[in-house]
Amino acid sequence: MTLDIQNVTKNFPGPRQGFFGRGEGFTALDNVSLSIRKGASFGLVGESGSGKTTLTRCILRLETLSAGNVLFDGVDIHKLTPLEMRRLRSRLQIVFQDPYASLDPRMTIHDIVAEPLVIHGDVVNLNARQRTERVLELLLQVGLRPEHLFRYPHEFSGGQRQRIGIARALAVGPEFLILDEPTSALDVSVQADVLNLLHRLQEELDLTYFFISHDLGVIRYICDDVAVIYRGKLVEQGPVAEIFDHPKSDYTRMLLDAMPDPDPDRSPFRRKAAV
Ligand SMILES: Nc1ncnc2c1ncn2[C@@H]1O[C@H](COP(=O)(O)OP(=O)(O)OP(=O)(O)O)[C@@H](O)[C@H]1O
Repeated sequence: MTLDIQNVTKNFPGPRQGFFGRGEGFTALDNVSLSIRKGASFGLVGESGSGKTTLTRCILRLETLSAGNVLFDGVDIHKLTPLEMRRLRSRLQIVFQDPYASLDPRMTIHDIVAEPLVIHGDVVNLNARQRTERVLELLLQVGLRPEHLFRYPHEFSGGQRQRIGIARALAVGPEFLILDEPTSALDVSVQADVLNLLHRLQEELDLTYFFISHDLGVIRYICDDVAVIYRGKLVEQGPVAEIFDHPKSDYTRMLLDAMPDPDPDRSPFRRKAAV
């Protein structure tokens, strides 16, 4: 599944000002274009408020566009009928940032992971027993165990909850995953485990990733290509190695300078200690 975002602009109207209409609006996305090829892992990086969530919402058709097009396999999603959109949504799933907020605390893990199979019942068409088998298969795939099946989210750690969120996103066999800061809410020690899992799943299941993060280290680890967004505009995009080694924009350079260096020999603390 390929995704082409073509010249997408999103304006939000300003607050209503008195009798005569609205105040100045706000451009959250300004002429954004990018292409994600099948099987790629494409990163979108930018600071808070740069427009990352708005772009995701435009891709999922949760926002109307002020201008531009969003094409999946060449088909403009904003022109699909509601039924066609629902069918497309089974091929396109999202993993959210906060595994604490995104799982219903009153539902068992079985019901949480099985829910998309019920919602997309016309596409997957499994009976109750087959659904449970599928949920078990998914739990094992993301590194959880059969005995977790009838437990509740509060019984799991942050990393395990994110694995549940990933199992849920994979339930209907999507081709394309939007990963919206999937490791930002996790302890550093479990971030790497979840990233390794995502990497393995991508290879095993031939998935395409749109990976949103403010963390350049995470993008460098998992993505092939990256686009940098600043105040609603893409300031540059290209292969990760090229952008990291030869950034063209001052903004990207600034993000890279602010990135902690994982090499302990180059750590400023180490250098200070050596003096
Ligand atoms: N419904 C809305 N009405 C008005 N302005 C909005 C609306 N939604 C978003 N914005 C504005 O658009 C800009 C981009 O917001 P967005 O949430 O897309 O940023 P973000 O990069 O996802 O930030 P974060 O990393 O904090 O989630 C922000 O200035 C935000 O205030």
